[in-house]
Parts: sequence; structure tokens; C-alpha cells
Amino acid sequence: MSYVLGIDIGTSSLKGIILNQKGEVKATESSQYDVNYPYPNFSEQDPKQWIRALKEVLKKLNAHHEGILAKIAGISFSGQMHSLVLLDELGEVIRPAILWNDTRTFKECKEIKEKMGSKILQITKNIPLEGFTLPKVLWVKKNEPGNWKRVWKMLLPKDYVRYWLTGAIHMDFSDASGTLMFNPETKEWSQEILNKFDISPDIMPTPVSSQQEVGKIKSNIAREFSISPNVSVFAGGADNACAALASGVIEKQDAMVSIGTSGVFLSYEEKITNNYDGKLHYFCHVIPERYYSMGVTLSAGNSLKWFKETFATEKTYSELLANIHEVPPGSHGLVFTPFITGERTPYFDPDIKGAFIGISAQHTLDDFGRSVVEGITFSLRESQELLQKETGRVYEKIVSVGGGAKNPDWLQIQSDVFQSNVYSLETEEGPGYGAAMIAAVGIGWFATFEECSKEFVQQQKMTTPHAENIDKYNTVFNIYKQIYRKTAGISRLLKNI
Ligand SMILES: Nc1ncnc2c1ncn2[C@@H]1O[C@H](COP(=O)(O)OP(=O)(O)O)[C@@H](O)[C@H]1O
Ligand SMILES: O=C(CO)[C@@H](O)[C@H](O)COP(=O)(O)O
Repeated sequence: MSYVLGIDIGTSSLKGIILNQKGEVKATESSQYDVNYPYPNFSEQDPKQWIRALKEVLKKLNAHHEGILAKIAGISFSGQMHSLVLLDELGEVIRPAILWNDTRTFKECKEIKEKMGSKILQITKNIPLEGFTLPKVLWVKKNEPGNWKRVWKMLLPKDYVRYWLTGAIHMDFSDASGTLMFNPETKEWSQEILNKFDISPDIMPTPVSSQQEVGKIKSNIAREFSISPNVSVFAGGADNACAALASGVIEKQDAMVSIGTSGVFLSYEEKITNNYDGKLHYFCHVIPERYYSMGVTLSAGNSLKWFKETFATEKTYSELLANIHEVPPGSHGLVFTPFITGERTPYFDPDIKGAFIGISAQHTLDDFGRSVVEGITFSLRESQELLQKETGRVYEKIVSVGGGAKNPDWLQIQSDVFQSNVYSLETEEGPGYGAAMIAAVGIGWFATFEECSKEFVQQQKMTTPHAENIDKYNTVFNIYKQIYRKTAGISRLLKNI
């Protein structure tokens, strides 16, 4: 029996997932790491952490499942998007990776807008945002000229991990389309953008499709972890594209909600004719010639993580949320906005701050816990409303994935707030499951991703909206929506304190 391995380089951990030919999970392991926030708006990670975590995961897979890596026939990857990794000529990392939720690049975004105007949207289908890779490249060029001079290649996290395993330099279309330097129609780096910002095409990795075989594992690494040297390594894809594949979101009427560190409301797109004027992100899918649009909450699960680590250190997530079902919708008049690292959709504002509004003496930790979960979900409803308005679609099926899908009360809140049936997956393994599906297609178990999805993805109908909660949530959501406007000025004043 041969298996496939999916490796997900998330923001909070690296996960390895092994599937058999029926899509059953034979083994899974993970290893955590931290994000560093050295200054306001900065968010960085040391790529060495990913390699340390990868080694730990590979070791644990073999140790807990009797040399299972020897049975792997194909490997592929998913990873946090947009985060910039710079390598020197020796293939060494030059500086910490600047992550997707780092918002230091306000000035660089302004520069891109001034120099490119509407051309950037025309070419890339996206507008300049602090999270995307091009502004990060420009920041290093301007602020760290010594580092910039040493750059041999620029990569994204999963491409760096794959490079460490194989020595080959590539980036797949789904991740390349999140750099703001790539044309998703021609599937090439945009010479016009690179020229405009004086970026040498030599530093760009070769763009390839997600299921392209890109190399073999280096022999010393294969030996160390008892992996067959013949294992095929496939390029892989952006974590959200991989999560959408793993959720079976392959029809226009289906949507995915992912609550990881970030939060995402994602819609499948058959064509690239419409880019919604940059109000939504528009990227290549891992499925050939398919696309997706999405809105992003910068700190979704990250808000809950921050809340837990700050106010309930000793509790697990399950303990923290154990009683939220006893708190009524609206958390006794307490509303949270999850803008703790600024916000993307729909505000695109790196300086907005989070808030609890309505605190009173009778509020308990359970009220706060529920209001954090509700605030994150309201933020995703803003993306849902924007997507529905722009696409004209009403999503008949919303599949919920990521850490946030682990809690049944949160699934109920999602269903009530989105006013839709919310499905969860039988095997909720997130983007790593999609990465393993890419390997399954790559090695030829299936001719297409659609065939693989039909065989592998098992959605469970989990949660339907409670009619009595819908009106209440509409009222609270309307209050939530006013908070951005009313706190934007105050957030700017607080920035300098
Ligand atoms: N049992 C749980 N209940 C509710 N939320 C959870 C639970 N476990 C994790 N989470 C949330 O999920 C987030 C991590 O999700 P994950 O998909 O693993 O993130 P990433 O891919 O960004 O590394 C945490 O920050 C936390 O907010
Ligand atoms: O920036 C984006 C999407 O545009 C994020 O969604 C990252 O891709 C990180 O994802 P998670 O670690 O939260 O899954």
C-alpha cells in the first residue's frame, strides 16, 4: 500500500498528514512555533523554525507509525501565503521572514499605487495591500540595502521548505498570484512590474502548476528520515487554495470559511474575467485554470489566541469556550472587533485597533469569550456580504475549516451569523489534506482534482441556523459594523502613545 504526505506550513504550526488511496488519514503530527512582533505593525518568523518543526514532524511520523515514511510515494505542500523569504547565493536565509500579517509597508503600498495606478489591478487582479509580497520586497530594498544586495532568490514559506528538502527553486501559480508581481492570466512574472521597481527577474523562482513534479528529496535527508529516494515531490499551493480543495469547494455556489490565525471567506471562480475592482482578493487556484476570490480577517483565530494567552493562560481552547453556549447571542451587550493587527477586508486599514464595546460590571470571562468568537464571525460576515453583493451569489453551502471549526458552539454561531447551513468535514485536517490531495493527483492516483475530491472529501451536514437567533444577530451585527467608523480616529490617536 502506498501513501501520500501533505505538509502544511501554517502560521502557528507545521503539520504533516499521511493519506492512503481512499483519502483516509493514516497519520498526522504537528509542531508549534511562535510569531515575533518586534515593533508595532511588524510580524516575523525565523524560517529555521519551520525546518526544526519539519524534522520533528517527520521523526514523530516514523516513531508513532512504524517507519511509515518509507511507504510514501508522493509529497506536496501548502503554506501561509505572501510571507517573504530571502536567500543568499549559498541558499542561506538572509533575514527573518516578513509575514502576511505584517503591516509595516503602508508607504510602499502608496508608492506602488503612485507608480502603477490602475495597471497593477489590471495585471495582477489585486490592489496593493500591506500583506502582499511586493511591498515587503520594496521595504527591504529601501530599509536594508545591505540585505537586498545579497539576495539570490525570493521565496514563500512552503517554497523554502521544499527547497530545503530538494534543492530546487520553484513557486506554484496559486502562491505566485499572491505576490502582486505575477500575471494570473499568462501565468508569468510581470516584466512590467519587475522593471518598474527595479527587481531582477533572476531572483524570481520558476512558476509552475501545483501538481508539477519539481524534484526529489536530497539523498542525505531521505536517508535520515527513511524516505525512499524515488518519492516524487510536487509543487503544492497556497494554504487557502489547498483548504478549499480539501473542503470540496469546487462549485460556484459553495463557499469556504477558514478560521486559522487569519480568517477567510472564500468563493470558487471558474473564470478570471471579473476581479471585483480589488475589493476582494482574486488568486489562481491549485486546480488548473480555476480561480478563487476571498475576503480576509487578519486576526481571526489569532484574536482568540491573544485573548486566551492574555486573560486565561491556564485554560485550553475547549475550557475557555466550555460555557459560551450558556451566554445568549450578543454576549449580554458586549461586542468585540478583532482588529488587533489592523484589518484587511473590507477596510484595508493597517492602523485600526481592536475594541471591546459595552463592558459592564456583570460581564464574566464567558461573556468575553463568546464576544471574541462572535466578533471574529461578524468580521467574516462582512466578507460574506461583500462576496454576495459582488458575485450575485447566495451560498447554499458553507464549509467551515481550521481551528475555529473544532468547537460545535462556534459552528452554531457561524450558522446563525451567516444565516446558512454550515458543514464541517469528517476529517478536519485543514490545508495539509489539500496538499496531500495534490500529491495524489500528481502521482496519478486520479486524472483530475475533481475526481480526487469526489473520492476523498466527506462533508458532514452539521449545523443549521436557529431561527430565533437570526434577528438578534442582525441587530448586533448592525452595531458591530458601526464600530470601525467610530473607532478609526481614536485608533490613529492611540498609535502615537
Ligand atoms: N479547540 C478549539 N476551539 C476553538 N478554536 C480553536 C481550537 N483550537 C484552535 N483554535 C483556533 O484555531 C487557531 C489555529 O488554527 P490553525 O488552522 O491551526 O491555524 P494556522 O493554519 O494559522 O497555523 C488558534 O489560533 C485558535 O484561535
Ligand atoms: O494572508 C492570508 C491570505 O491572503 C492568510 O490567510 C495566510 O495565508 C495565512 O493563513 P493561516 O495561517 O491563517 O491559515
